Amino acid sequence: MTERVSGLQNAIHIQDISKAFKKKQVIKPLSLQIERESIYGLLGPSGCGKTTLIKMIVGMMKCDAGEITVLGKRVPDASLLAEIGYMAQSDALYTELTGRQNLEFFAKLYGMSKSEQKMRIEYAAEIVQLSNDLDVSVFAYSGGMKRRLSLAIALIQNPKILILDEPTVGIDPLLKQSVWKELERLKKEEQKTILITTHVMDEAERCDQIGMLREGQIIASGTPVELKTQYNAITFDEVFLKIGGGF
Ligand SMILES: Nc1ncnc2c1ncn2[C@@H]1O[C@H](COP(=O)(O)OP(=O)(O)OP(=O)(O)O)[C@@H](O)[C@H]1O
Repeated sequence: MTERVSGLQNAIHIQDISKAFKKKQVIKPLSLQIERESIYGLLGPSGCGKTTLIKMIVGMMKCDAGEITVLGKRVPDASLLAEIGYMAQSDALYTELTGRQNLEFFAKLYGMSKSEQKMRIEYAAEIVQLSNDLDVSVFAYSGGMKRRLSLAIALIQNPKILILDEPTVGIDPLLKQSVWKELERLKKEEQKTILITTHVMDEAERCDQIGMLREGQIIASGTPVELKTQYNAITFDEVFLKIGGGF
């Protein structure tokens, strides 16, 4: 009963999920709760299972055991597609189309009216500073511009939950700051819940909660301050080193 209630209160509720590829156990039985209106940072070394975990939350991959509830609905649920803005690690873009046409394609998928499309495209392009490049074909975009367009696509339908897999890789420090300001604004003013994976320590410090994943298990979790206190560390880099390095 308690689990069901907390499953409704949390934006994301993960109960004892596991996943293996052939004989390799990539996610060990893992439980995790992500509160509504918070930024949750998932950290861990390459290959520890971050993307696998995210794909199961988004409903793109089935877990072998356990259950995932998003906004009170058990995954997979088609109605969640519009509620989750997902930015994958590798860009899934139509390179022969312009940035604007890519955004229009996704806006149409979500059934937006013409005026709504225009408004959301303007907003999303401005956030990632692509407004002046929207009519250029994506094949002429740099790697960083493609990442920014992918982030704009994740924002396009005004989802309640943003799930962003290393969104700031290849983005310059100034734009990174403004992306983070917008994520914090979205949380505070628009009550969004954000799950983000990162390798960058100053980004980890900006999250409300952190989960450190290693070999498919959460080995430490808490607020950045709690983790620093627990590991008697002054900086977040130190927390990682004390947990055993390798991040
Ligand atoms: N479809 C798949 N088939 C087989 N093995 C897979 C598959 N997807 C992921 N893996 C394996 O599962 C493990 C975890 O991969 P995952 O992509 O989740 O890691 P990650 O933490 O996101 O890594 P990175 O930070 O490098 O992106 C890796 O050993 C990977 O090779």
